[in-house]
Amino acid sequence: MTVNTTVTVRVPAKVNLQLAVGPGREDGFHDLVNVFHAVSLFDEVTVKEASPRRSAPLTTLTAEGEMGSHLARVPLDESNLAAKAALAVAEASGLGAPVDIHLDKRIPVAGGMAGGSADAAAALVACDRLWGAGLSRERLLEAAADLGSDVAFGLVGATALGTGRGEILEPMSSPGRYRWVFALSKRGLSTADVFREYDRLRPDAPAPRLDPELEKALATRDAEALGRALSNDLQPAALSLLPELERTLAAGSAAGALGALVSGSGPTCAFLVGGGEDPLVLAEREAEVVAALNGTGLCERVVAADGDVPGAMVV
Ligand SMILES: C[C@@](CO)(OP(=O)(O)O)[C@H](O)COP(=O)(O)OP(=O)(O)OC[C@H]1O[C@@H](n2ccc(N)nc2=O)[C@H](O)[C@@H]1O
Ligand SMILES: Nc1ncnc2c1ncn2[C@@H]1O[C@H](COP(=O)(O)OP(=O)(O)O)[C@@H](O)[C@H]1O
Repeated sequence: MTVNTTVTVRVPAKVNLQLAVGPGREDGFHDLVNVFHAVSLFDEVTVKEASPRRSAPLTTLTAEGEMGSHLARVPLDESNLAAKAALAVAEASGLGAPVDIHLDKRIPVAGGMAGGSADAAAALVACDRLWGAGLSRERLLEAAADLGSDVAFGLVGATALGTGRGEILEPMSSPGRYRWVFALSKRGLSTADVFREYDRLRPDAPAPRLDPELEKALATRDAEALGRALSNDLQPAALSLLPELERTLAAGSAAGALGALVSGSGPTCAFLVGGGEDPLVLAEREAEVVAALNGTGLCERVVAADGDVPGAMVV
């Protein structure tokens, strides 16, 4: 039998097609109706057996990526979500030996695309495989939910409805394939700060509900209807903390995007370019949106991606 000494897992970013946010709960979280959609912007997490001479700590971390200053915001100690995930697998399985974890990051950090959560999902899968733990899908999903509201989605990918604080998932019918452009901000936003600002702006928030127009647009692969149905209750809070995002959204919309919104708690802005059209029409629209966003001078980077794609996968 071959024993793996290194496992690499590829895991996608997410955009929220609808993010409806209820009032604050006693535990500090908010009930959500969170329509997750996985897109082809990937982090890769490699977990490697440490030298046999090392008996502790359980994890050491390194990170690389194209995002310059963004990488400085990734903690390389036990507070990293990937390190916490490794510990969770060790505790759940009673197995686990020291590992070196390497993060190859393409997902923007603190960008509202669940990069840290994605790394945690990837590390759960990688450590389970490396240590031969054989944890069930249910046990991995449970460990994911303990690590953060968005982590379970990193395991399942595709398009899914998240309720509770976002961790209770059910798949949604979404047979279409969509093209997206993402404007990565030079700044980051803290998820907790954005929820706090939401509470200030919306003290009377109603219970969240799934938008039937969004469900219908997805089920019928109607990209124009999907563009109209995109919505994010956290957007006013993100714009309040970072008003320049308004100009980014306006630039992409004016250039022909079918829909534009802040992704999750932001500050990444997402633009639906289309789906199912003539590839030339799509490419032309994408080029116009990308050029307009680059022209604002507000973006760290502008990237295109497809959705949906599967969740964490061993490569
Ligand atoms: C807003 C969303 C939308 O998908 O994504 P991001 O923008 O962070 O990517 C998520 O709900 C973020 O999930 P995640 O980033 O895992 O957050 P967590 O670690 O669980 O929580 C961080 C903090 O966000 C707030 N929080 C998070 C989730 C939730 N349902 N209600 C909340 O109020 C709480 O203040 C919590 O302390
Ligand atoms: N593996 C990780 N990658 C990125 N950030 C991480 C990671 N682990 C912990 N963090 C912390 O989580 C914060 C939120 O990061 P991230 O998940 O990228 O953003 P968001 O919650 O907006 O989607 C970062 O500022 C960082 O301090």
